[in-house]
Amino acid sequence: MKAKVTIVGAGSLGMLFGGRLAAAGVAVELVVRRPEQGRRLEAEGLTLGVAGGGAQAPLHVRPAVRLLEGSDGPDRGAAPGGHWVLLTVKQTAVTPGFAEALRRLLPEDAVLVCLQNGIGHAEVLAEAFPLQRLLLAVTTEGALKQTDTEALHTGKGTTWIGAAAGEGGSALSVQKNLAALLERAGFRAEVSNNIQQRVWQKLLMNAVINPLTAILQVPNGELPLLPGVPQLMRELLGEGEELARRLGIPLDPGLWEQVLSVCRATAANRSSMLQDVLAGRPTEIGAINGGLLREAQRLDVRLPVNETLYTLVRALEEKGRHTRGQPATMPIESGDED
Ligand SMILES: NC(=O)C1=CN([C@@H]2O[C@H](COP(=O)(O)OP(=O)(O)OC[C@H]3O[C@@H](n4cnc5c(N)ncnc54)[C@H](OP(=O)(O)O)[C@@H]3O)[C@@H](O)[C@H]2O)C=CC1
Ligand SMILES: CC(C)(CO)C(=O)C(=O)O
Repeated sequence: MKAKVTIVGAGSLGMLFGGRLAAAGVAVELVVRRPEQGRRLEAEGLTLGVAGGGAQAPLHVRPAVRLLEGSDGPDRGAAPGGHWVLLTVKQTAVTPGFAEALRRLLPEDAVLVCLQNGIGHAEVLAEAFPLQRLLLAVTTEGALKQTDTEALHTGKGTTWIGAAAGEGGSALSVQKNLAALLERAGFRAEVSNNIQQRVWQKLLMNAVINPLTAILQVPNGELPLLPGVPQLMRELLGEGEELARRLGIPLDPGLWEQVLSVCRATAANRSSMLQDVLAGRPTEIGAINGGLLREAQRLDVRLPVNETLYTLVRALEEKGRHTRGQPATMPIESGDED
C-alpha cells in the first residue's frame, strides 16, 4: 500500500524530509506559499546535499508541488497506506488563520505531524484538527535551505513521535506506522510515550542557546567559551528546569551536559535564531523563551533571565525590521578604535 506525504513548508526541514522520502519511493507533495518557489520546484525538482558529504552525490527528486492558497482543496482517497502531512513551517506561521487554511486543504483522513521547535503551535492546531489526527514530533536532524530548490542535510539525528496532549490522542499504531515510514527513508525514528518530555528538553536547550547566540552573534561552539556566559546559560536552564518541575514535566537529570554537548556538536553552526536576526526575519523567540514565559505567567512565577533575553531578542527583531537589507551588525566607526 502506497503512503502519501504532504510537506507543508518547503524550507530547510521540509526539503530534507521531502527529499529523502521521495528518494525512498514515497509519493511526496510539497505545499508552498510563494508561486515563484512553486514554479522553480516544478521546473528544477528538489536537490538535497549532505554537508561535508565529499564525493557523495546529492539526491535529486521531482515531488509534486502545489500552493497553500488558491489550491483546489482536498485531494481525496489517494493514499491507501496512509496520508501524512509533515508541517515544517516556523512557529511564526502557525496562526489560527493558517490552521483553518490547512484544515480546508487537507483530506479528512490525513494525519498532521508538527515538527516545530518551541511550544504553542499544538494548541493553535488543535482548534482546527481533532486530536486523533495530530502528532507531535521532535527532531534533532539538522537541515539548511540553500535556495528555493536546494537544501543541505547538516547533521543526522533522531526524530521522536508522539500523541498531542489531551484526551483521544492518536493511536499508537498510527505513530508506529509513521516511524516505520521515516526509517524507510533512512531517518532514525522512535515512538515516544512521553513526547512532552522530549518537547520540553529541546525547548530548554533552544531557550539557552538560541537567544544568547542571537544577541552575542556567535556560532554555537563559542557560547560556553565566552567569559560569564556559562553562568548565564546555567541560570536560563535552571529557570526552565524549575518551571518544568512545577508543571510536572519530567526531564533528564543531565540536561546541562546535553546543552554543552549540543554546543560542541554544532560548534560551527549559527543557531536558527541568529540566522533569523541576521536576515532581518522574525524569530521563534515567542514560542521558545516566550513559550516559557507564558507557562510561568499561568503559574504566577517569574523567570527574570528569560524575560531579559526575550526583551533583547524582540528589540533585535524590531531593529531588523527597520534595517532589512542592510547588515544586521553595527559597522565599527574608525573613531571607535583607541
Ligand atoms: N532546520 C532545522 O535543522 C530544524 C528546524 N526545526 C524546526 O522546524 C521548523 C521549520 O524550520 P526550518 O525548516 O528551519 O525553517 P525554514 O524557514 O527553512 O522553512 C520554513 C518554510 O515554511 C514556509 N512557509 C511559511 N509560511 C508558510 C505558509 N503559510 N504556507 C506554506 N509554507 C509556508 C517558508 O516559506 P517562505 O520561503 O515562502 O517563507 C519556508 O519554506 C521550525 O519550527 C524549526 O525550529 C527543528 C529541528 C531542526
Ligand atoms: C540545537 C540548535 C541550537 C542547533 O543550532 C537549534 O535547534 C537551532 O539552531 O534552532
